[in-house]
Amino acid sequence: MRRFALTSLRDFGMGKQQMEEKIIEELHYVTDLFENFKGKPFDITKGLTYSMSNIISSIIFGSRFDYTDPQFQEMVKTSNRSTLLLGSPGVQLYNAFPSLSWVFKDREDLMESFRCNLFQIKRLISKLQETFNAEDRRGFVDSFLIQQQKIPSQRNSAHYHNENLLISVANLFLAGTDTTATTLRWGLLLMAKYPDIQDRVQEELDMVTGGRQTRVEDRKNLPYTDAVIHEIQRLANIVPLNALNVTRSDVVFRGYHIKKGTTVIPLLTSVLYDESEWETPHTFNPGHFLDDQGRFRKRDAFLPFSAGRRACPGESMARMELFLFFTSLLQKFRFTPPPGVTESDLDLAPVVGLILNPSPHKLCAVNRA
Ligand code: HEM
Repeated sequence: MRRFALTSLRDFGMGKQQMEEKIIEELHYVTDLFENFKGKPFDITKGLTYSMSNIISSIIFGSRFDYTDPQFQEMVKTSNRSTLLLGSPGVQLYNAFPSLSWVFKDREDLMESFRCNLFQIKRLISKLQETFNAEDRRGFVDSFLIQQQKIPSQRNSAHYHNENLLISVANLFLAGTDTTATTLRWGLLLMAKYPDIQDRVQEELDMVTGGRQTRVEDRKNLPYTDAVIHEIQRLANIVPLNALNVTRSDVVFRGYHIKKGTTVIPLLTSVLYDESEWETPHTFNPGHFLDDQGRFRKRDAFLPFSAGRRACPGESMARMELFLFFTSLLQKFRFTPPPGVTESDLDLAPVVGLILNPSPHKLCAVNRA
């Protein structure tokens, strides 16, 4: 899928506070969903994926979907499928040997899945175009249409043409769903595996917030929780291969001459697990992000969102989602392995793909009230 040029939250046409409200609104739905399992074991994937899809949907389209809406379920399913196929061996091999495209069925399936994604999204954009009112901006799509309307020639410009609208929405939906949902799955799995760490997070949360809804501004008063969230992202390393980038000019890097047009794969694993940067690179250790006074400390090698001009444009939104979801879910629930499964039975081996997922598992979300 083609890439496009978004650079910050502002490009989504939404302020930080508005975004925080959207995230908190969605939290209530997922909390109810978890509550319905009444502490019995269940797979948390669907709830987290639907909620993350809904946050990005309400930012793009201006409204959320009901979790039982078949059109929404289909869209999330197709988007998951595209992500899976993007990491499949066939597609990886195709990227290396494009002339052999006919050999790799995964690539054909991926193209079909993209077509399906684009069809579903085109239908939603058309509906928004029919009811478009420049005075009442509902989301990213409307912001884009307003730009097109302001300067009609923009419709054919490098950025504001209809195809870019379609591809941008598809990219945002794809990139904004599985990434955060998978990170949260890792986070809750790690909390169930390391109950002592979960205890410390819950103690800090109870002490600082007294059980009220957490807000982004609480982060500075929750250094241990903040360190745990960073360590979850570091160890989960969900995008190990990063995205492919291409040099736009000849580059000399550490004595190597890289020609213009060379495909570069800046492996994020190489920094997130760098033995010269991290005290225990392969172990879950929130201490990586704490100084000896227990204060949060930034680390230069923490680059799960990549770096440079093409770094993830959703970073600040993703960080907000992770913080608000992780803290709110841990305020409300204690996450444990299912009865009969011990903490050490919980497997941290990832399922290999473009995004590294935890192996299928179930957890119990026991209400702490
Ligand atoms: C934990 C969550 C996330 C992680 C770890 C993550 C990580 C990344 C990485 C590593 C890249 C490639 C950067 C590069 O090429 O150097 C990327 C690209 C991208 N991300 Fe994220 N991301 C996350 C969440 C999000 C969210 C929530 C959104 C949407 C709001 C988003 C939108 C995008 C887009 C659109 C791109 C492609 C940018 C381009 O074409 O240059 N991401 N992300």
